[in-house]
Amino acid sequence: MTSPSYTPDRPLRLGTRGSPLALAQARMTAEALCARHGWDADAIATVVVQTSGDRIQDRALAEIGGKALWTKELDRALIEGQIDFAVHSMKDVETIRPAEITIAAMLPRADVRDRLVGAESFDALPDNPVVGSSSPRRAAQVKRLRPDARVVLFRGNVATRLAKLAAGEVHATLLAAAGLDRLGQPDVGACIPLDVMLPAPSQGAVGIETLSGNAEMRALLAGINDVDTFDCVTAERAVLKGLGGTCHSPIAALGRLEDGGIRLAAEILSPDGRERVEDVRIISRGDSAAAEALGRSLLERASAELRALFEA
Ligand SMILES: NCc1[nH]cc(CCC(=O)O)c1CC(=O)O
Repeated sequence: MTSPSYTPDRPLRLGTRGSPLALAQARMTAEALCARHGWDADAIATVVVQTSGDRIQDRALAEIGGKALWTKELDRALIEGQIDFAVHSMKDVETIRPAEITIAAMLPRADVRDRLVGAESFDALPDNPVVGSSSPRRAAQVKRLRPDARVVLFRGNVATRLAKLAAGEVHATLLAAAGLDRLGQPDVGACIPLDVMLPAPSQGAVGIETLSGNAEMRALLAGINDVDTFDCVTAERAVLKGLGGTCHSPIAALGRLEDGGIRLAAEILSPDGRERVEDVRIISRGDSAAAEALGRSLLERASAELRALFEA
């Protein structure tokens, strides 16, 4: 390791939610920064910030204000100078961010797939299965695969959801493989192939934000940025933007590197899963306009009812 270019004279304050998954991702981020810059572990201090999303557990996120509930308290802590950077699951970060805040880096992406927990496959579920999920995307995808399924609201952190499943509240639930892996539970559930279920935009990616005006912090974070993850996730987020930015409707998107560009797949569904509009295109890295256009093209081909969901 060469000598560090910059050694903080006080610990850098890393802001994070307090859930076990958030803390695991915060630890991964701190370790990556210390390894990259040759710092001791005490160069970074973890500041836990409780978010509205953590506090409100009995209602679907879409109903009470969406993804901002995971970020707004951390945004405020950044803007008020209580933390130097914030670590998020990119899946929980809104498409449009305040101008003062920049996504400065992403860690290498984990497994992007969802896992079905409680059954080996959708076919193996009993008749009229009850599936727990509060994600509009997963609910619509489940109903498309199993029109006899009933999807019930299921919130709480990963451990809470697994406990509800074990208690028999539902036949099955869906969880991101990335979250389970990072929590040390790689054997829970069966991975769903990507051609059966396309994941949420940004699934499996950890992002790090700082103030747009903090050039020093941006440079330190750039040192741990995984460019491949950053480009693919940025394309997926641009699809969301093309679909109207802050919507709470069933949307899936996945970008993967292919032939020097990004193979970008996306779909929108009606809540009952009966209608699905999908598209796949190869776009150039960094071509957000092409990714946004893919999102818009889905809407153009959707029925009036489905389009109305996105215009609301
Ligand atoms: N608030 C839900 C959320 N946000 C990020 C993850 C998992 C990690 C990821 O997808 O990156 C989860 C749980 C889940 O979907 O199972």
